[in-house]
Amino acid sequence: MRTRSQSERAARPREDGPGHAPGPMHPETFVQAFVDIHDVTHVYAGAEDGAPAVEHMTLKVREGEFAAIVGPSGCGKSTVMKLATGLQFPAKGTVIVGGEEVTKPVKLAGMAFQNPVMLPWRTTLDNLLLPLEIVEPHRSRLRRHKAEYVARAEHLLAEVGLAGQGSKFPWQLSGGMQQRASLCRSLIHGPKLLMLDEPFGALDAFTREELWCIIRDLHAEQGFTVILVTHDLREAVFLADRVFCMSARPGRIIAEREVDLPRPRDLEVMYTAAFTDIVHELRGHIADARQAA
Ligand SMILES: Nc1ncnc2c1ncn2[C@@H]1O[C@H](COP(=O)(O)OP(=O)(O)OP(=O)(O)O)[C@@H](O)[C@H]1O
Repeated sequence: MRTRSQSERAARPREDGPGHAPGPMHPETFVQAFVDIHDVTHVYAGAEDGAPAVEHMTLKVREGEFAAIVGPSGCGKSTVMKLATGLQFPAKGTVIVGGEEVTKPVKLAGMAFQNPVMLPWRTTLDNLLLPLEIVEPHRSRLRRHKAEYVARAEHLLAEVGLAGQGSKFPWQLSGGMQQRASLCRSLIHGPKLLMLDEPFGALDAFTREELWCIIRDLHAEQGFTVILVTHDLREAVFLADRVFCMSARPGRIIAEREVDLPRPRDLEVMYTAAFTDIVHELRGHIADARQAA
């Protein structure tokens, strides 16, 4: 069961204020954004041509929402992730997460990437505990409350189908298992925001679908906000409440699509006309963006 239904969210009072302008497509239902990227332009210090990676980028994601970002290659999708987690800061515009302007790495976020990057000399369980050695207040509590954290790690491993695998080293796990473990690691500190940058991209089709169901269930159960960057339109439509399409570089949002397919969604939904219609519509936006480049 979802912790907060869409209707409950829509019923919450609007809190429009500076940095909380209503979304462009659904102003009548938009409530306070949890991730609020407002008119952002970002230029990488190392950019040879000095051109921005994103320009006039505005993106608002509600608390508890599952948002997906799609767009042509190099349009700035990963840059949006870096801006929302405080790994990069905009030249212009504002980034607000959980009501606070982002001026340093965002502690309430967890991240998972295409490459799980597990430390080979640590067991899977010790890889899961790694963020706790860095992020306060866990860092100070870890030594005295280790058993509590280990129990949480083992619970997460069981939830993704890796019960009893914590003592194995990452190189003893398959790619799909490593990606499951990486998901657990991104959730170990109980983040309110989960940022997923193509985490399923390197997996075979069946393993990818298994992972979709795992993240679907974790989101439904724990109610965190998700931003997923993906090239896979079916993945975006299967998982997301809303899909945002970006233009070619410099990236900005050119379209957003509410995915009004009922939840919980079964993999079978991908064979329905309603699902295909949405994928088709999004494909049109990406094709237009590529042509305009
Ligand atoms: N550290 C950096 N220094 C300079 N330019 C960068 C840096 N990181 C990214 N860029 C450039 O910024 C633009 C956007 O990159 P970004 O990785 O955000 O795009 P993306 O949409 O995630 O790409 P892809 O779909 O290929 O993964 C690209 O043109 C890229 O070359």
